[in-house]
Amino acid sequence: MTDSSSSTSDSLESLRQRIDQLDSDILALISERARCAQQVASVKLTEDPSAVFYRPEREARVLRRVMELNDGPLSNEEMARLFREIMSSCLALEQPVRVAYLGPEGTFTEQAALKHFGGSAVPVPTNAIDEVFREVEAGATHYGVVPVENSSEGIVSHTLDSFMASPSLKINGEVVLRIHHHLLVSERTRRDQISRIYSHSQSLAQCRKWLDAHYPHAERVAVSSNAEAARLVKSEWHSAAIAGDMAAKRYELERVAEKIEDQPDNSTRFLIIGTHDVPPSGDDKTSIVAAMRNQPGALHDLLEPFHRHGIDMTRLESRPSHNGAWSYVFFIDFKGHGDDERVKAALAEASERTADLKVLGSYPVGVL
Ligand SMILES: O=C(O)C(=O)C[C@]1(C(=O)O)C=C[C@@H](O)C=C1
Repeated sequence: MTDSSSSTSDSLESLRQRIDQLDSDILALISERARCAQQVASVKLTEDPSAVFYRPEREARVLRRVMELNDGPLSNEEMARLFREIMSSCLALEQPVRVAYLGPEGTFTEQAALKHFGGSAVPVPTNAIDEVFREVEAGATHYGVVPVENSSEGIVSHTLDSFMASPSLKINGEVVLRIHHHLLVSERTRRDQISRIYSHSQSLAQCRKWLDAHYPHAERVAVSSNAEAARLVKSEWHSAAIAGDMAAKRYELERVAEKIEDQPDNSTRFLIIGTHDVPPSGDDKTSIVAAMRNQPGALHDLLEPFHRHGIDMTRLESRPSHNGAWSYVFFIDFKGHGDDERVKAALAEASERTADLKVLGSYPVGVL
């Protein structure tokens, strides 16, 4: 052994000892933090026997603070992801949180639920968006996660319609997921004879150009979810599926082509729904739904107070109202919390100008 290799291995050994020591310190600190969270739980219960354990505004503040304090070398996102998991474990000690999502297992919605709540939450798959709403309303799960808009395909109308049918539910948060689609096959698939491609209709639309270029003659079959598409491919030798990483892993499929979405920055926004209001976190959004009579200038009248109070609108969607022809409901998102004076004033004025105005919730702007 030469001198240089012996000094390299010595320093590797000593660096590993240092890592062992640091791991012991981190372990002790995480345990101390977890005991602190247990004490938080007893304080919450003393104050209110039906206390809410999950506090989205506090979690957003913790993650934003970690990102502000971080000096690297790990990126802010990486550091926040680690703390996301620590908090998820701490919350599970207080109460294991059950989260309904648009299933089956392996959907992007499951990925969004895990991104938002961390790996210690208990995900509960459902068959449809309105079932997510029903599970939360019935108290079968604490929270729910539903897709609301995609950057290339627009709104998910089922979600907006479900809000109108579930007046007691509140938006508690949002999470944005970068969506990468892959063309997936099973070990039985004859790759040169793919004649059918399954996916959710939105995913087929998001990969339209790629499909036109690479599989112009394959039949495109829309199914209820990407995960369902992945499941079907397992038993057919001439089919492929378009789905994401979770589905590929869940159904042990191979990627024939990766990241085939037409828009490279393709992302989907999901909403967290719950039964409580969320206090301000310092950087919040509010979503409202307003029912309008179909008369000239009605939309202008509704929006004018927001403009006058300097409120920054981030989204406006209209849907036909289900009660009465020629009436519309508008879904509006804006920056700010319902407790802010400016927001209160704008909402009071706007509600005088509409047939009905409901605040769907104020919640922290997505951190991760
Ligand atoms: O601060 C609280 O209320 C806690 O319960 C602690 C804690 C955390 O681990 O930091 C855990 C869960 C909550 O959702 C928010 C934060």
